[in-house]
This record gives sequence, structure tokens and C-alpha cells, in this order.
Amino acid sequence: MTILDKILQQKELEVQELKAIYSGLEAEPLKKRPSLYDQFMGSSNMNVIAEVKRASPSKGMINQDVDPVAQAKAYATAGAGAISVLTDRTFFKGSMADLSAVAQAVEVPLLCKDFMIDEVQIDAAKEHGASIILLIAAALPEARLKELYDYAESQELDVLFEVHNEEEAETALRVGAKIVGINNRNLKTFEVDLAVTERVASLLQQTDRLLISESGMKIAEDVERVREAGAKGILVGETLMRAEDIQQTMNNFRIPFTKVAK
Ligand SMILES: O=P(O)(O)OC[C@@H](O)[C@@H](O)c1c[nH]c2ccccc12
Repeated sequence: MTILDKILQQKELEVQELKAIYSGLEAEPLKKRPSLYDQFMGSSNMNVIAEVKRASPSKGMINQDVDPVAQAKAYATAGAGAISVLTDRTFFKGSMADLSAVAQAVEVPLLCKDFMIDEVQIDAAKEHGASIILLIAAALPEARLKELYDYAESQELDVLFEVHNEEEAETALRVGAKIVGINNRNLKTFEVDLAVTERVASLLQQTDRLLISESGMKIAEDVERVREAGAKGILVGETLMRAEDIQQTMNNFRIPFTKVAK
């Protein structure tokens, strides 16, 4: 059984618990946030989705005792275009409480980073202040992905649709995803390779699609590589969680799209 299978099995249990709490409840967004899509498409520098990530199955503990609010505020001050909060408890040591706390502290678009398999998780994400949810192509059959995508849109949430290979990119196209995240990390083997963005992005080039390159970004050269492949944004967790100087790291990543005249 792959780690993704294990995570999805755990999610089935969580969904049962959530259903007991949320069924029939109309979620109200805590506050209106700017559109990730509009903001990233209109920007002249690389956009960063900065992630609050305490731990991961591939890296173990990253920064377990982080104060998510202080971390998120530091991200926002440093110029993050959006913030991602990992809410999975079992494998990433996050929580919905982390998400709510961050939601109250920052105004930028906010991603609930979790493994969505049911509408009730989308309700819970909205209830805790998220403006964006993640859908992982590898996690569900296409018909179910489409249902959850449409449900999120009906709730006025943005969707980051995550793909890892050409086949999943085709799924993203058929689902009609406007914001596509290309994950450089294989969720089954944990292998990270920026060439994934280069390969998969070539299938998704279309002027109105927003491409985000996810995972494994460490230095400015990494960001240059995915920029050349067409990414308008990057999703960064570990490097920012371990950064001694968040502002400095952010500045290194926020490279311009247009060449500066000499
Ligand atoms: O810590 P990194 O290598 O910068 O990666 C961040 C982010 O891309 C990663 O956390 C991630 C991408 N897709 C996911 C799906 C579920 C959980 C986590 C993820």
C-alpha cells in the first residue's frame, strides 16, 4: 500500500466524523479574500504560496512547535501572494484550528491543504476560513474529481487542481481546472524532480490557465527553471519553514517575469 493509499484510508474515517458535525450546515466564509487567480495572473514577479507545514511523511518533523499565526504573518509581511495551511493531523501534524487561527490573522488568499475526498471536507475548509481548496488528481476517479470541483466552485471557493504526470494533466483539462498545481513530488514514492514541471507544463500552456509549480523549491535557480516552464506561482513549504530569514528567502524567490533592461 502506498502512503497516498494510507492517507486516503484515514480520510474515510475523518469524513464520517465530519459528517456528524457538518451535515446540513451552511458554511459562511469568515472574510472575503482577493482572488488567487486574478492576483497571480496580474503580477510581474513570481508569486509564492507559502505553506505552514509542521511535518510530512517524507521529511518527518520539520518544525513541530511553529506558531502558525506568527509564521503566516511573517509570510504575508514578506510578500507571500497566498498562504497554505496543511490541516491533515495524522501525517502532517496540522489541524483545522491552525487554519482558523491563520484565517483570522491574514488577509491574503488562503489554501486549506488536505486530501479532499468528500464535500463535507470542503464545507469544513470554508467554515474555517479557507478561500481555496486542493484537489489531487491521483486521489480520486475523474468523475468524483469533477463533482468536488463543481461543488467547490458552487461554494465560491477556488480550486488548486494538483497533477503529477501527463495523464493527470489531461484530467485537469477535462475537468476544466483554471488553476493547476504541478507537484514535483511523487506522492507515492516521495521522489522530487523539477523536470516534472517542465514536462507536464508543456501540455497545459494556455493563456488563461494559471500554473503553479509545487514542492522542492530551494534556491532561486529552481524558481528560474519553473518560470521558464511557464509557472506563474510556486508552492513552498519546507524551505520557508526552515528559513532563518523569511523575508530574504521570499525575495530570492520573487523573481521578475520580464527581463530587466540593463
Ligand atoms: O515542502 P515543499 O517541498 O516545499 O512542498 C510544499 C508543497 O508542495 C507540499 O507540501 C505538497 C504538495 N502537494 C501536497 C499534497 C498534500 C500534502 C502536501 C503537499
